[in-house]
Amino acid sequence: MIAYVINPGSTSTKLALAHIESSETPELPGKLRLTLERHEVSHPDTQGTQAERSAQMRALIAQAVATWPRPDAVVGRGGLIGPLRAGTYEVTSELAQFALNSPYGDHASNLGATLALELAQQHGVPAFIVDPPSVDELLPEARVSGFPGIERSSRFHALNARAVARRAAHEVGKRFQDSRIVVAHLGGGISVTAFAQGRAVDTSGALLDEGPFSPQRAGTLPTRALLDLAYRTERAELEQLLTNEGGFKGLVGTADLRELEQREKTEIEVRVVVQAFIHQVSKSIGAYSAIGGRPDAVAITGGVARWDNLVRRIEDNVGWIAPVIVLPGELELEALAEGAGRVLLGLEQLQDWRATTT
Ligand SMILES: Nc1ncnc2c1ncn2[C@@H]1O[C@H](COP(=O)(O)OP(=O)(O)O)[C@@H](O)[C@H]1O
Ligand SMILES: CCCC(=O)OP(=O)(O)O
Repeated sequence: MIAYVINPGSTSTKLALAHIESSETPELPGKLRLTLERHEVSHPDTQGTQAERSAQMRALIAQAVATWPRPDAVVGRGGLIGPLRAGTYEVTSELAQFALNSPYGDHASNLGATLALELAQQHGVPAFIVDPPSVDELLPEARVSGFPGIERSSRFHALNARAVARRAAHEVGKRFQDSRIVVAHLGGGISVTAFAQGRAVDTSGALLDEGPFSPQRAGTLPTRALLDLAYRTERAELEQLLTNEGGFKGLVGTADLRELEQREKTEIEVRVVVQAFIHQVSKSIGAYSAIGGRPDAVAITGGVARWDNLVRRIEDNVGWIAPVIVLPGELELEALAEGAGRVLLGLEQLQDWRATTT
C-alpha cells in the first residue's frame, strides 16, 4: 500500500511517501512495516494574505509529490474539529471545511484535512486524518475546573503523544492498552498527558490551556495577575501576546532553544528561565504521574527533547517515578501512515466524525 502523508506545522509542512505492509504475527497483532521517504516544505513568507500563503504552500506540495507513484490514500494531520475519540477518520468536504473555520481554535493542523482531501481527489482515492489534536478521552473528574461554567478541555499533541506512549509501553515490555504512560511533548507547544489503558485520561492541553510555558506560549499563569493583565489589555491582543509573545520568547527574547542552550552558559537570566522551564515540566510530569497509580514509564518528546542536558535535568527530577524514555522530535508522520495503513489493510475500522464527537 502507498500513502501520501501531510503534516502542516507552524513553520513548515512535513511530507512523506509511505510504503505500508502488514507484518502481523500471532504475538504482534496489527503490526505494520513502514518505509517512509521524508520531505519538508518550508512555508512561504508570511507577508502575503492567508489565501496567497495557502496557494504558495499548495504549489510547493504539488511540486514535491509530482514524481511520486499513485497513492492508495492520502492522510493528513487532523485539526481542532471538536472533542472526539482517538482513531482514523475519513475526510469529507464537510469535515475539511469545518476544520478550516473551526470554532475550537486556530492552528496549523486545521489545514491538514483540506490538503489531504485535495490531493486524494486528484487521484480518486480516500483521504484520512488520524488522532486529531482535539482527541478528548478525559476522565469526568478531569473535566472539572473548580468554577461553574468553566470546563477543562482536551487539546493536545494527541497524534505524537499516543504514538510515543505506544513506543514507551513497548520499551518497558507492555502493550499500550495495558499500561500507564505519562508523555511530555516539548515542542512549539507543550503538553503533558497521562495515558491509562490506551486512553488520554488527563492532559495539560497546549493552547492557552494549562501546563508549563513553551518556547512562545505562556502556560498556566497566576489567576489574580492574569485578571489584572486582562483588564488592561484588549482580549484579542492579549490572546495573541500569550500565544506568541509568552514563554521563552517573552522572557528572554527568543523561541529558539538552540540559541538558549549556548546563552545559558554565560547569561544568568537565561539560566534562571531555563531552570524555571525544567521546574515546571518536572512538576507537571509529577502531577500527571499521580493519576490512578504510578506510571510504567515517563516519555519526553518534541523538538526540545533534542537538548540533551536539559532533558537530563528533567530526568534527575522525575527519574524516581518511572523509567524515562526520550524520543526527540516526533513520530507524527509514522503515526499518520500507521493510522491510514490500519484502515487500508482492514486491521481497524474508521471512526465516524459526526457520530463520535464526545
Ligand atoms: N537541537 C535542539 N536543541 C534545543 N532545542 C531544539 C532543538 N531542535 C529544536 N529545538 C526546539 O524545539 C522547538 C520546536 O519543537 P518542534 O517539536 O520541532 O516544533 P513543532 O511543535 O512546531 O513541531 C523550538 O523551540 C526549537 O528551538
Ligand atoms: C493542540 C496542540 C497542538 C500544538 O500545540 O502543536 P504545535 O506544538 O505543533 O504548535
